[in-house]
Amino acid sequence: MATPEQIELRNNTIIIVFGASGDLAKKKTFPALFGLYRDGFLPEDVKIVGYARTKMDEAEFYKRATQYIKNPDDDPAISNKIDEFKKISTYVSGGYEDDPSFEVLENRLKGIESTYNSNERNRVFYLALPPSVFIPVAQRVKKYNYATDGVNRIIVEKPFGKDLESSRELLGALKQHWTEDETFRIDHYLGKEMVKNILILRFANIALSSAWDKNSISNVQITFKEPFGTEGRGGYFDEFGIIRDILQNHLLQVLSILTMERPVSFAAEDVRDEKVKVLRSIRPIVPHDTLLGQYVAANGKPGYLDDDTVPPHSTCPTYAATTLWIDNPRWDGVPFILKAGKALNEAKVEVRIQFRDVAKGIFQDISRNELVLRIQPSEAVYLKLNLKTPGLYTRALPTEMDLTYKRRFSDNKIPEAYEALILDALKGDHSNFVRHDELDVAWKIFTPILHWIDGKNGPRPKPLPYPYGSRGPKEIEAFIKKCDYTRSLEGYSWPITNLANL
Ligand SMILES: NC(=O)C1=CN([C@@H]2O[C@H](COP(=O)(O)OP(=O)(O)OC[C@H]3O[C@@H](n4cnc5c(N)ncnc54)[C@H](OP(=O)(O)O)[C@@H]3O)[C@@H](O)[C@H]2O)C=CC1
Ligand SMILES: O=C1O[C@H](COP(=O)(O)O)[C@@H](O)[C@H](O)[C@H]1O
Repeated sequence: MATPEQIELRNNTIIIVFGASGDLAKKKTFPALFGLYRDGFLPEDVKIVGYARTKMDEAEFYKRATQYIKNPDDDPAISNKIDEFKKISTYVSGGYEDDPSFEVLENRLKGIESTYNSNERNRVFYLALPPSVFIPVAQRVKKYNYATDGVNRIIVEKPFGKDLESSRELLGALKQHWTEDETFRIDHYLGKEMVKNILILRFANIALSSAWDKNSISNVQITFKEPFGTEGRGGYFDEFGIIRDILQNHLLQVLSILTMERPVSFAAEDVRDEKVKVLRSIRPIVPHDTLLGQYVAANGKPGYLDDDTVPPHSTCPTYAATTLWIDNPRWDGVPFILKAGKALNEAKVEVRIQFRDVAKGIFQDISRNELVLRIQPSEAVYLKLNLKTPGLYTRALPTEMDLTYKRRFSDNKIPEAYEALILDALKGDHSNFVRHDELDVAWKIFTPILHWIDGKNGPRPKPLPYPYGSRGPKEIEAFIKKCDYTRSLEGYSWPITNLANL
């Protein structure tokens, strides 16, 4: 028999979005809810209630909530669906720390539920809010808005804390009101198609799984690049920095799936048990294995410190590279480089697994094999291989087997990460959410380096400058070389190599 947490919510459900006026809500949460609604994945007769402090009428709320929904060709069918979506949505304005506002919300929820044909009431509370108000909201929702005859779920966003201690405090405070089964900690990278693909790619392909260890793999890079700066989010960002924003959560999650042992099943606890196990084998990061950067004005674009919302002289890193070491028999000695930066030359997130050299002898100057998982944009898996150069002589040429999703699966829509995760939460499936012990061990790995950056044990380290729109600090080349990364033969270019250049 299904336990309450495994129940799929099919009807009598309200989704309440706190922080409905914010950046995340308008860019990701509402478009994802719309995508699920349009495709018939939300519970029957679902209702959506936006909640935030901002006073606005429903017209303004609808404008904000639907402004990022894509309808490039003005398709009337989608326009009609957007109109229907507005009809199932409503807005309540109220504070996050004042009790009467939650009573007002409760009356609105009861009003909606009074039309139900049964006593069942399911409520999903989505906290698209800054962490400073997670607890006051979680506590008041439990007190005033918890449905007694149905299922309650709470979805919380990252960052969950600023270090090990604050994360434990937050976890403890939330646990007083919400059980682990009711809690869904989102890391939206776990909802991305290519991240979900890693389990299949690794464990359903014997050719790959047998080469998946220190004997075959030299080094691994997990890279996040964004072509824009903190524009408008400088205040938030400066408090957290790139490590808390991207590495400690998104990239570490990818790393854990990439390196864990095979789980007994795809069940949430089996997968998360294995992730925790490998995370526990990772050494805390040290300054020697870390490179920090901060973007400066270039190409007509402002530097980080030119942002009015950033404190003058801030040393907050907008770029970071760190090498992680896993102390277990599979990965002993293999460097895992996590790199992330804002205001770089392109938008790209990828995993690059570089294999070891083949024995020399018949080969002198030969490129290494690389398996690349391009998480975004344009999802792809490609394997860099050496082939014989076409022609009348024998020479190895670097090339690749390329599985670009757009070409391979032309009729298959790849869901947005938030669509996949909200649907999982409605189904009660925790597999792609972060468990409390996963979070704890993730903070253990990163807390020492974060305290060093925050100047807790001495002067704050000064980040290396890099121009807006560049590839990051120039020192990164030497940093990855130190980890045994070697570039492909000069002259190789993707997708077409001109043999005359080799
Ligand atoms: N934006 C993004 O792309 C992503 C964001 N996240 C996470 O989602 C959460 C929300 O992010 P985002 O929407 O960008 O944040 P916002 O700064 O836009 O905050 C969301 C809403 O919360 C309210 N708010 C803002 N600051 C405060 C404050 N100091 N005290 C109380 N309420 C406040 C505001 O609503 P009002 O004043 O109307 O009440 C605001 O509209 C964060 O935890 C963030 O880390 C995660 C992934 C991506
Ligand atoms: O969590 C965050 O992620 C976004 C990047 O998300 P993506 O899905 O577009 O890759 C990042 O811009 C933001 O700073 C961070 O908080």
